[in-house]
Amino acid sequence: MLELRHVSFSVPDENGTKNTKEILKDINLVIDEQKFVVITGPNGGGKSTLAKLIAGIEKPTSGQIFFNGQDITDWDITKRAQNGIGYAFQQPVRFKGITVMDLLCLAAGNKKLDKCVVCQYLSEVGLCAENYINREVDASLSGGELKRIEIATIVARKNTELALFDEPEAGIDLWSFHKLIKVFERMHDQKQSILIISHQERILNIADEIVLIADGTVRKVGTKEEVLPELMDVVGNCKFYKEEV
Ligand SMILES: Nc1ncnc2c1ncn2[C@@H]1O[C@H](COP(=O)(O)OP(=O)(O)OP(=O)(O)O)[C@@H](O)[C@H]1O
Repeated sequence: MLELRHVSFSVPDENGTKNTKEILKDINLVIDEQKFVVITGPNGGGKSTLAKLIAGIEKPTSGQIFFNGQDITDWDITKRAQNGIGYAFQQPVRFKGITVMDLLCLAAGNKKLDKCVVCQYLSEVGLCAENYINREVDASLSGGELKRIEIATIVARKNTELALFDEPEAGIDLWSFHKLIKVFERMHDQKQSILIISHQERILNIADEIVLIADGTVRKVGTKEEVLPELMDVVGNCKFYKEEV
């Protein structure tokens, strides 16, 4: 189980003053074991920042994060990954000189994986293994290809108890998106907790629980039926959206 207690996150103000900008404000959230939770909300509301705090990329300015009862607030991303928290970036990182095969072997705990196992991981995310297995994870890959390879690394990581995905649908074609939904459903069936940041209705449809984040706060936690009207309200009242209409 993951628990955030009074978590806030601020950054120095861009204007070079001594003021700070509060991005997340007093977040209290519990993600139960084996739950499929989707975080949604308007752009700039703080979703990715929250995912980075959970993954250990950023550290809260105040508050605590607990995972299976242990205070992990001071753990870095590596220690959290070793202890079962897997994270897929909104914009995945490229690794020049490392092939897709190498990356999946690393993800599986630096084990030598059988070629057909790697092929299976790749086909699960909609990639033809033959074309990708020996490719370098470098700038020659498109954004969507890279995203799918990164999701395959989470599938390959066998000790993942909580898998975090930041907008997995971004840049992915419809057919691959359909496959991705299947990957998430299978992970859920295998009793992993899944936390996905998404705006996609098909992902919202399969969530056990939806968390609405807006303006750095948790606005609502509940089922799709409970949360969607509130989301429409938040978006409708957002001055940026209004200006565009
Ligand atoms: N390091 C930082 N320095 C300054 N501002 C930041 C920093 N990180 C995030 N922000 C700001 O905090 C707010 C929340 O950003 P975040 O990326 O968490 O939003 P989001 O809900 O994931 O948005 P989107 O749906 O567009 O991906 C934004 O206004 C962003 O510009």
